Amino acid sequence: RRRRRLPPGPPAVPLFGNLLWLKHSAADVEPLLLQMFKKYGPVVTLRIGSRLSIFVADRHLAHAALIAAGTRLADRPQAATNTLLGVSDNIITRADYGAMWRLLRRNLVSQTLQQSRVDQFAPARVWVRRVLMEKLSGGGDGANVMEAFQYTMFCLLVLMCFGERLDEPAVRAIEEAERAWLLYISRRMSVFFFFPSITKHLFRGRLEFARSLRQRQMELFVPLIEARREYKRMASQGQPPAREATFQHSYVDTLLDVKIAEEGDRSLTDDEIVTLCSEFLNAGTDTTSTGLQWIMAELVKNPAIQEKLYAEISATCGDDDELLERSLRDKDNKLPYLNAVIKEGLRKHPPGHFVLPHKAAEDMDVGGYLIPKGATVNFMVAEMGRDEREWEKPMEFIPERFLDGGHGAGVDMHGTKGIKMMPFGVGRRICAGLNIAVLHLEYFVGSMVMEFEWKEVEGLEVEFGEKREFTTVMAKPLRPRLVPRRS
Ligand code: HEM
Repeated sequence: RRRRRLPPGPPAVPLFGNLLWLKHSAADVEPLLLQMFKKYGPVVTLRIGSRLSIFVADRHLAHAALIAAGTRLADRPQAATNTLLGVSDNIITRADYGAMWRLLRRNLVSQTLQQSRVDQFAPARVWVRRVLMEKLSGGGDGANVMEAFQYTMFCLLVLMCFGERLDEPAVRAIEEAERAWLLYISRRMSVFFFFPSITKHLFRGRLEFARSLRQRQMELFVPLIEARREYKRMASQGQPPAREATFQHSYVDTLLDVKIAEEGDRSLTDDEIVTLCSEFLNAGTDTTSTGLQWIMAELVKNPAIQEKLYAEISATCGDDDELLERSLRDKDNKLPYLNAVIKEGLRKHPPGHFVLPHKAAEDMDVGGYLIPKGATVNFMVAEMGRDEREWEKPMEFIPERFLDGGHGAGVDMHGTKGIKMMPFGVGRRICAGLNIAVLHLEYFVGSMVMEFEWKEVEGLEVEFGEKREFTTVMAKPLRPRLVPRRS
């Protein structure tokens, strides 16, 4: 029998992996990979320390791996840092494909993100819209609008998470704690990928600092979780506190009800709830605000598209922004051009150029190559949406391609029958927030176009260069001039 080969890649040294890491950081990985696909073909292997990372650029192979072979690639690699810090891995993004993942994912999707809950959160969106418009109005010509997008998307998720409309200092405190934690974990903790039993002694200071950041998260989140416990207790006695800032429903409420059957029907600990809240806040903030930034930049650069969009919105909703919110929740697609603008934005500028890493649960075959059990596998999301063999003029912004008769009409972002674009991933681990993310993008893009005409400022022209942060953002942030449309 012929021995199956690993996908090709640059030469590696045992224990250290590819020496290219001496010259490059993991943040530069995308341009390096693009060169390698040209040289080696659509599946390549990189070694980072002793870890084997395989990258797939081809849409058909991605479909075979993520949909056809589904469950074999539905695990996640373990993060050494969580074990070292004693932080639970019981979150949706990290859990392996098994009972715990199913329980937590089902809880999020069917208790917080399903249609009747999305309807209940309508007042939250309307409130956040007002905050966003105030921030944009106060910004002046050439202000960096990304800051307003990030803050307001975070506000919305805090409200959905804790069921409480917090004031700006309180939201900012949570935002800072989350960002500090994420930045530290992603930038300073990768040393622990290499021989953790040794590095945990050598870099003890880093572990201590990370623990202090975690402690800060606990101090901020636990009182909010406690307040929801009390709210639920009073509601069960028929006396929910009638405060305007307190919402009837929150993600935390559902987490307080979770019971883990495999572990004697125990409830989640506060530690686990804090980690799940942190996941909820982070999963939807930078992704959505990055999507908003790219789409608004395209509308600034393409005034004719912006006007066509404005015409559709005003014909359907007049200048009634609550009607806009309701129209988007309507099952009939009442604003097809707005929907096409959002899809085109996600195709050309997916906020994440990769999915989260997947792990092979057993040896498997991708494109005739061996993916060994335990290897990490990732996919080139941006490359797929920009593939010239699939998309005409892929680097142009043409929402019409998604309208009836266009070559992208009826594209299924779930990729079930075939992948044309996958900004949310596809298969078992597809983004759990896909529907609400699209609703948020449509609502806030629609509202911003309804409220202002977005124009370029001389000297601050839109440029489409990219920079990798948690998501792939504009290297030169969008700084437009906003002309109010209403008197
Ligand atoms: C434009 C906005 C968003 C984009 C582009 C996006 C994209 C993604 C991507 C690419 C993945 C990884 C898929 C994979 O590993 O194969 C993912 C996972 C996930 N996303 Fe999103 N996301 C967005 C918004 C949200 C929101 C608003 C939420 C929830 C409030 C959310 C919750 C999640 C969760 C829980 C996962 C993990 C799924 C799992 O491992 O089973 N996302 N998302």
